[in-house]
Amino acid sequence: MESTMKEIRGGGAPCVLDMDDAATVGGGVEDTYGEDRATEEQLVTPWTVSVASGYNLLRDPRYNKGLAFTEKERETHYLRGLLPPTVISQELQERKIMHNIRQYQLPLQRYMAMMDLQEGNERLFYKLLIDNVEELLPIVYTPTVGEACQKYGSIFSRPQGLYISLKEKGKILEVLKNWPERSIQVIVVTDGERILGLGDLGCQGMGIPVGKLSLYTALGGVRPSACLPITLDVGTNNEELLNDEFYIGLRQRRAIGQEYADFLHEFMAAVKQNYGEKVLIQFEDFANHNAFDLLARYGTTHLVFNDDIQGTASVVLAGLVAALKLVGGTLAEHTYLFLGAGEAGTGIAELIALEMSRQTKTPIDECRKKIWLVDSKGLIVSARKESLQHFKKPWAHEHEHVGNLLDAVNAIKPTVLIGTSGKGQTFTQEVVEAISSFNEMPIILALSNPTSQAECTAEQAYTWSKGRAVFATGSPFDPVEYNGKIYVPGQANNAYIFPGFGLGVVMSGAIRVHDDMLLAASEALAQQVTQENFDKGLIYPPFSNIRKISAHIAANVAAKAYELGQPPHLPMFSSY
Ligand SMILES: O=C([O-])CC(=O)C(=O)O
Ligand SMILES: [Mg+2]
Repeated sequence: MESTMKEIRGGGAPCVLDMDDAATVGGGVEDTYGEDRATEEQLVTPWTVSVASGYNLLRDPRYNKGLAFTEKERETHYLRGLLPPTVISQELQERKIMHNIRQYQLPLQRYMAMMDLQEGNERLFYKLLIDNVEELLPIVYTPTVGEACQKYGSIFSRPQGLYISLKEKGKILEVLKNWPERSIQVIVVTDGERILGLGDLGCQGMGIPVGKLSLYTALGGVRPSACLPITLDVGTNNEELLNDEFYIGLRQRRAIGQEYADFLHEFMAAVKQNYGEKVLIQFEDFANHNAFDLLARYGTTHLVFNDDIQGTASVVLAGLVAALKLVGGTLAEHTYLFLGAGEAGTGIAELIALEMSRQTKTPIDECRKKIWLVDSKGLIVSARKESLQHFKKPWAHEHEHVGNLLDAVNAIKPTVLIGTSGKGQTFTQEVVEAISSFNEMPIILALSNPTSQAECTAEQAYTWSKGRAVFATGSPFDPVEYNGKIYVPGQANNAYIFPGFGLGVVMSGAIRVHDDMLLAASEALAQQVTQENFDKGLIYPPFSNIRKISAHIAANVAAKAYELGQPPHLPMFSSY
């Protein structure tokens, strides 16, 4: 059967390109991505005949290969004369682009060059990103993507992703149908209200879904055509943007309350109607006051995943489990103090408590008591319970009032200190010295993004702890030399988790995300930390290995999904 399909594709669909590796549709009848809809009755996928050729082909980022089009392809696809005569390999193209990118001094210029490439030659963009992941991740992703969002209006040239604004209310399904791809597997959606630790960037938050989905492909192997970045523009309360002549979004204050809920509801219903229930919807960078409610409301009806709550939790739990190999003790034997009680803080705290509860067979309420959170009003204690937002209430333990982080560190004596407040420079010298005074090896995680919002720098953490901290950050930091020794901080970023997690979810056909799947992802990541990594003080494996790591995570997540009886069907292995 497969050979028949190949012959038909080769002979009957004149404009399907002769791409190397697995670029052409490879699945045969009803392939995984649904792009090849040929059936045994109708042997040719109806729309393959409309793939561009000639001039339009060069302007189609999905199929354009630039100077790498072979002589044969130039002949077949009416490209003669449209390209200079030289034919170069993709390897040479890669070397040239990397050379050019390295000439740029500013990270934002590098970001713009990468976005141009993505919009001009998608295959080359991903090849470059895969082959140079450690160098390019900080460009297309955190931290540079944060600056790009702040300046999105000024640097905007070609639109990426789908913008759905309040103007489209009542017509969201029609807007989804304007997107050229039909077989979507993963949507990353933001409303731009809490972009990294940078706050409300309104419609300019689009950089985040675009960046996250680039990683779904480069790190996780989900094909680009199956990824859909979406920004919901419900207005912005950012005065600077509202007055910025280059701002690209609606010039009105944010919709709230029922208007917001109705708009989100229409969006969620339209997604399910258009793409079915196996499309993964990843919520990204929503404000706390909406993020928890959206996850609770749609967690039972849709395949939803909040990266800031659940992805961050999974990556941090993996880092902690790995850190225990360096520091000793079990999860339950440690005491945790968080600065920041929002999505990341409470999400991580809850997953640690869940894992602790599984390990010790103790009720989760008991396990929560090992975990303390500080917010802008001080330590979260039971006397504050009435006035707390609902997601903070489980963390209100018996304790007298403590007004600030330093006092909380001295009162609680944590072994693990985790920063998730989105505010930079809050792990002061006094704080780091205090936790280092009663721990031989304090675990310190400065998770807020981007770099400017990190609770402390790597250099500060190692210097103030006299080289004793087991340290990781959300944004990348260079290795630090302290007292003649090199310390390499790990990057506790959800990029380790979501591409593999999402891949596992969609390939298993799961229709709901379950906490056990997050634990499975976390466990798979922790297993990937090698002795060599530990010897360098690292609690995460290097990103250079990320595709293998993501595949491992995906397999563990899919296995868990099957174990939970989640996917409606077990995988089918076709006989051809
Ligand atoms: O995007 C990142 O680097 C991590 C993340 O989700 C956030 O900080 O909101
Ligand atoms: Mg995020």
